[in-house]
Formats: sequence, structure tokens, C-alpha cells
Amino acid sequence: MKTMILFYSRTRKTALVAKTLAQEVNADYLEITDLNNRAGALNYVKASLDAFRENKTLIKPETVNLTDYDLVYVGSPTWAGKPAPAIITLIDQCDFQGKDVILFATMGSSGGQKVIERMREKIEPRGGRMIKSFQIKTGNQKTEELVENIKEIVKEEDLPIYGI
Ligand SMILES: Cc1cc2nc3c(=O)[nH]c(=O)nc-3n(C[C@H](O)[C@H](O)[C@H](O)COP(=O)(O)O)c2cc1C
Repeated sequence: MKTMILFYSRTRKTALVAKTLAQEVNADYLEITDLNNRAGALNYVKASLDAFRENKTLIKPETVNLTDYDLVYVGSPTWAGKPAPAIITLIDQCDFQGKDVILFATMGSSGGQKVIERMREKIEPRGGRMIKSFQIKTGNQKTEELVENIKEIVKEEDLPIYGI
């Protein structure tokens, strides 16, 4: 069984979660890049609006071939209570038929559960089955604290037993 972790990250928090998870559960990972510039304070408002309206964006890679994988993690930061546009776009361009899926959201303080629910609503019609989900607060967290939290979640949720 093979596991893939797909994620988008603007300020590297979700990337840290994804890469730590990849080590802990022995998975491949792939970062999805948003080709629209999301950097800086000015783009923050547009990013929030795009997320809230579920506007599509341009991403790289445009799609991911999941044929070789049995289990797929999808991770997104929380933007205005929604998944980031890169993840909304990705989900609609991937085939999840027959895949077990674990969803995770990072957030400054709140809204992660809504992000997970929305990803689930979009993945299930594309054939994926959510078997687990978790959210991680990243606000005011040092890198080491975040890594410890992720390792705790891996233990609590028994994540290494999936995808073996
Ligand atoms: C445009 C934008 C909107 C955000 N909206 C929320 C929000 O609604 N709730 C929340 O708790 N955090 C919100 N955040 C904070 C991020 O979800 C949080 O910092 C996340 O862990 C960042 O992940 P990243 O470093 O992988 O980009 C927002 C951040 C951005 C850039």
C-alpha cells in the first residue's frame, strides 16, 4: 500500500505538517503551488475573498495521478473558513475513485472543521472515502511545538496503521 500527501502552503505551516506526517507515516508528498501571487498583506484580502467564493486558481501541477496510491492525505490552510483556492482547484482536477482519504486543515485559531467538511463534500462525489480527519492550530506556535503536536496527533489517531 502506498500513501500520498497532497498539500498547499502559503507560509510553510501546512508544509511542515505535511512533511512531518510524511516521515511519521512513511508517505510520499507533493506540494501544490498556486500560480497566482498570494504573498504580502495586499494579497491577503483577495486571497480571503477567493477562498470564500471558492474561486478557482491556476495550480502546478494541474492534476495528480493517484493510480499508484491507496491512501491520499489532502491538507489545506484555513482561509476565511474555507480551503485555500489551490486545494479547491486541485480536488476538482483529481480522480479519487476507490481511494481512502485523510483530510487535515491548519488554522490560525478556528475554522478547520469547516475546511475539512468542505473538502469532504467535494472529494466524495469524486470517488474518495474520508476515513479520518484532523485539524491543527498554528497560531503562536513555534516550529518545535508544531512538530510535537503533529507527532501527538499521529499517535492519538493511530495514523501509521492506515495505508500499510
Ligand atoms: C487569506 C488568509 C485567510 C485566513 N483565514 C483564516 C481563518 O478564517 N481562520 C483561521 O483560524 N486562520 C486563518 N488564516 C490563518 C491560516 O489558516 C494559518 O496561519 C495556516 O496555518 C497557514 O498555513 P500555511 O502556512 O501553510 O499557509 C488565514 C490566512 C490567510 C493567508
